[in-house]
Amino acid sequence: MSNFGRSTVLGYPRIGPHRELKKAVEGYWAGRITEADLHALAAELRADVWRTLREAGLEAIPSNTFSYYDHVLDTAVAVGAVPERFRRLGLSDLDTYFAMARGVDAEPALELTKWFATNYHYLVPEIGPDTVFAADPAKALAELAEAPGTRPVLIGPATFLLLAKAADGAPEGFRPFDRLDDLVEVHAQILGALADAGAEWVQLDEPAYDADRTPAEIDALRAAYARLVALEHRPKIFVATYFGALDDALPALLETRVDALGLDLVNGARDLDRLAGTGTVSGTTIVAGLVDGHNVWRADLGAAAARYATLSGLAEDVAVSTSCSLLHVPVDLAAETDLDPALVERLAFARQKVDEIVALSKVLDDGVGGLPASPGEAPEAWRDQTVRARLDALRPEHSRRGAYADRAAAQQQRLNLPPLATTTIGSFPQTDALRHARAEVRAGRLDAAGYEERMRAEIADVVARQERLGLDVLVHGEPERNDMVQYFGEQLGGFAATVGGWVQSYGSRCVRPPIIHGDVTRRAPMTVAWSAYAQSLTSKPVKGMLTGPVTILAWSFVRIDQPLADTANQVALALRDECHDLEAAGIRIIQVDEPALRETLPLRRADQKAYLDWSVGSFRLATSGVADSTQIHTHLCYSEFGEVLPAIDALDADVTSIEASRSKMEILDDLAAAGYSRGVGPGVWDIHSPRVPARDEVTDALRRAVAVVPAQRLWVNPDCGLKTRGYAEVEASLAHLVAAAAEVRRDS
Ligand SMILES: Nc1nc2c(c(=O)[nH]1)N[C@@H](CNc1ccc(C(=O)N[C@@H](CCC(=O)N[C@@H](CCC(=O)N[C@@H](CCC(=O)O)C(=O)O)C(=O)O)C(=O)O)cc1)CN2
Ligand code: MET
Ligand SMILES: [Zn+2]
Repeated sequence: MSNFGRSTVLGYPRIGPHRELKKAVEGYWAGRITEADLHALAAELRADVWRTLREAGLEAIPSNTFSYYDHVLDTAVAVGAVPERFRRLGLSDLDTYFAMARGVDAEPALELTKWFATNYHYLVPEIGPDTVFAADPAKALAELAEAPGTRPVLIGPATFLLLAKAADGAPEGFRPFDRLDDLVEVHAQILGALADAGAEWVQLDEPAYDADRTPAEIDALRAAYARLVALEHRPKIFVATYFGALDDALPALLETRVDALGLDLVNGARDLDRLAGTGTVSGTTIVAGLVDGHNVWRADLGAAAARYATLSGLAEDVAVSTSCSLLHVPVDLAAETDLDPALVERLAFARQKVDEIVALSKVLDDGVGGLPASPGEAPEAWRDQTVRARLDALRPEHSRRGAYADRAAAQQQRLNLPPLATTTIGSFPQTDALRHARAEVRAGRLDAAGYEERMRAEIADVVARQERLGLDVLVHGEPERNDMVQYFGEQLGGFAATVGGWVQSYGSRCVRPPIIHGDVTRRAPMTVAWSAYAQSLTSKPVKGMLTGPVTILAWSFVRIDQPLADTANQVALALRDECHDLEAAGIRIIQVDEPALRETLPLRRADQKAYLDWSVGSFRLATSGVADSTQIHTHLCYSEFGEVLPAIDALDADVTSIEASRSKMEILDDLAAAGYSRGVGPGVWDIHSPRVPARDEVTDALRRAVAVVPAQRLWVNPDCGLKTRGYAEVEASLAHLVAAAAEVRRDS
């Protein structure tokens, strides 16, 4: 028997029960608190997590899962992968760290990107042939000293490099992964330092192997761990994998005889069949990820126990864990005092999932007798026969619009827009005053009428600014939205909103994903009054603004008692009705945002077609009920779209606005190659940075764009919404954008 312990979690939320970390970190950035204050608060939050896990009875407890910003960045620091451009700023360690995360005037931040198919974002390490790796395990050692007996967690060398990008100036064809042998030596040194400090175990995360990998990448993984296992002076090594099945990487990792191997048996249960074919595993503890770390539903402990029993017949030594870090779920259900008790009964947040793990870990000894029964199907009260009947009655024509040429003609006649029409993506700055107004409503100090008046004043101001700037297609600015998904979740039937269910999205930014527990219904129009009011103030077209079904699902916790496709289509029907009402209220253009279309693309190619079929289908169902003369826009951002270009075309939107400024308009060639030949608005202003683009920069970008897309189909817009920007930047940047469009329009 190994001494791994029978129960563990791969990680735990670090933001604190009331987002204490967000407030402290933002306070430090604003100069309101000192570095010492920040460290003290962080130490308290960590101590609280370790105490919670210990008192819950968890036998193996991780450390170094805390982070001031991002755990991938923490591993980058631990292996010395701090790019020279940040070192030479000469800042303190903490400020160098935050400079990499957020950028400083002189130096843009590391790139932020999606953490696998989740709504968490990590900072992309920049690795070149000359990157000097050097062990810097101070953070892991400090946490180990605070919590002796815990298991420090780092990103493993192979996944770290697969997540990295080639540093600027690296030779053509260089891949960070080429540096694996060098990085493994640094991980070896870190392991040595942890062993010196008394660590018995270390956890190295290799989730990249739950996605498609080449045989060469699998061979390299095998060699890397064979090398680490062969070290004389090291803690025991636990390789954690998550978000799917290991498939061919499973036997490779077992061959290395790592001391423990974590499998995601929620999303990758087929690895059990693989194991069955390899003969009884001995010498490696199999850590079974049996409790889903990426949703909020109570586990079916009976089914999990059965799987655990199967596993115990295949391996000599087993333990129970979460399928992935609990980073992706809210902290504690106990904080939710307003939820329907019938729903609460079916939920488990991070704290509750720890109890599930502990209970499961005992079934091999004690049997399943004491386990609570499975939550079962959603109760009758959460079903809606009307929406079910509508779904059953769907026909292909519900997801098909008229021919694009006819639509384009009808829209041009009605809208009479110039070539290179200018617009924005929807949100205008989400100011403290707006958020404060919502907090006042929650506190009962502002009534609904007062709030509405406040939002209308904001809309009027936003419309007036756009008129002054000379934009062609206006927006209402989305002042009333706390978040583009939560806002809809709060209004739709079948959704529940939490009061404290915050989850880290990146750095100090958090989201409160709604919970879709029942059939989805639209109780009343959701956006029509705001859009109609904005349209009443101007003769220019105002875009209606909706979040699409795929993104609503991606950024919610979704019921698991029916196929995702059915839930997506229920959301789509609600949005279809909203489109209808917007049209009836005189809205001529409706934008349906799908920034998460690429995010939830399955990691394995074999699973992607089914996903794209239902996701594209739900978007089309939402948007196909309108007249030919109503123009449908969609908006995509936050991703590399290479793998989903045919799906973007299949959305059949009249106009697609897409993040492009950082990739220098290359997306236009890619879209054209995929057959896309409708309207397109490549972003010409990177709104992720406070930098105001010069007018000439925008002109250059537009000239590149008109070389690929005819002016009549080309739109001029920023990369994304402006909610995180300030008004000074917004006014200046939009003025440049409008002037640049006018200039290129004159010459083309
Ligand atoms: N769901 C979602 N996922 C997404 C994105 C997104 O926009 N939404 N964008 C991408 C990047 N991710 C992001 C995630 C969060 C934020 C963000 O800004 N979050 C805000 C919270 C937004 C929010 O819910 N705001 C609420 C209230 C928030 C709040 O903290 N209120 C204060 C009170 C404020 C006051 O009294 O003045 C409090 O409760 O303490 C509102 O506007 O009403 C934050 O962390 O600060 C941005 C981008 C990808 N994933
Ligand atoms: C993350 S995509 C955002 C789209 C939304 N309409 C906005 O402008 O904020
Ligand atoms: Zn966007």
